[in-house]
Amino acid sequence: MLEIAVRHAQGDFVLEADLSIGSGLTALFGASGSGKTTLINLVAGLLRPTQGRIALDGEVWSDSATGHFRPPHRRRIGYVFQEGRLFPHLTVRQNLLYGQRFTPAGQRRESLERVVGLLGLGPLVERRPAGLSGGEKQRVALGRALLASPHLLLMDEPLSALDVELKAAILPDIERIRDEVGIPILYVSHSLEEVSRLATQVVAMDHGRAKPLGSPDAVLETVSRVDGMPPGNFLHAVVTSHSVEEGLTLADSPAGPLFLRRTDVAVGTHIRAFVPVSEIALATSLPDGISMLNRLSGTITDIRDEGASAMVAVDCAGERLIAEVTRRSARVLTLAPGMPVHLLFKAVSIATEGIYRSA
Ligand SMILES: Nc1ncnc2c1ncn2[C@@H]1O[C@H](COP(=O)(O)OP(=O)(O)OP(=O)(O)O)[C@@H](O)[C@H]1O
Repeated sequence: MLEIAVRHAQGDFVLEADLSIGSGLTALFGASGSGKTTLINLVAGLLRPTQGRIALDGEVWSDSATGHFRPPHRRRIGYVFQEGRLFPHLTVRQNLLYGQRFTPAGQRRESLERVVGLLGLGPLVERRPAGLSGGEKQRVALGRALLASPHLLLMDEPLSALDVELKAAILPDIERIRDEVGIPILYVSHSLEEVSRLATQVVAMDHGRAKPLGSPDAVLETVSRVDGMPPGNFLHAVVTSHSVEEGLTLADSPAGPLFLRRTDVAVGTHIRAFVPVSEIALATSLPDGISMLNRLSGTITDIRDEGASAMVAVDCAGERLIAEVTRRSARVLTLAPGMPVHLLFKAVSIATEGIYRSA
């Protein structure tokens, strides 16, 4: 368990965190300048907190009250950064083994064979970094970090430099590390897909304050409470078929059938489809002659005014969706809790990059 209870001032910026982070992957989410790197640097020992204490499994790493401070190289942390930062003159095998160098033989939990197997690095071990793809480099960087047998893994936007395909290829490796290595992972990301796929818990950084938000489901299935995320709904669904000639993918959600832009996600895959609140129209009866393919029905549970808009929460067979309408529409339609309504949105309202595979 990583325990962080700090208040750290740098210039005008103040970071405050009171977190307990167990094994699994904790995603650190937040706008630029919100303090993610500062928090990572405090944990890594690259910064000393002006006030407070950081400890891992009861071992104190820094404590402003006693002045105790354990230097970074004695914290047994594995790092993976945006770019692999591999040694260009060493082979993949030598790069991997470098990770082990600073871990005393008796404390090595990982072996080269296990890490090579875990990350599928077998065919690469004799090659040099210059000949590797971005995704392969990141996989080697991950392997090197793991071979240090770290007690904690810090990953700072490790996939943000990769294109969609390379990202998709490496996500399962990170899932395997999360599930099989059993150490806390602190993972900085701006990507909803990564957070939705990988995180066991989410911490939002908001102007220097670390706010634990719980599981990604709790965060993602309601209107976003995280800076930098557009407000929207995540609908669970299973892909049922594709229509190539119509350019559509069909999926079943508990709320009803969904029509999505055509994707290459296989039939049977569990997905979350992101529907922005502003894309949903409400109707008190089903209209004819309208092009919106998605028509879900439910009962209004709650209406909240937000500026000129009304945020209308609707229960659709247990799925909670939020639609943003003008306050004028809410008044004209006499929307009120308990009222049955239809939710309408276009297939094209769900961007292809808004369809996430869920675990
Ligand atoms: N040495 C410093 N002295 C004063 N202020 C600093 C120092 N280092 C960082 N800051 C400020 O602290 C704040 C948090 O920075 P930090 O790099 O932790 O943000 P971040 O969330 O990692 O941002 P990004 O996503 O852009 O990397 C920023 O306002 C930054 O300008």
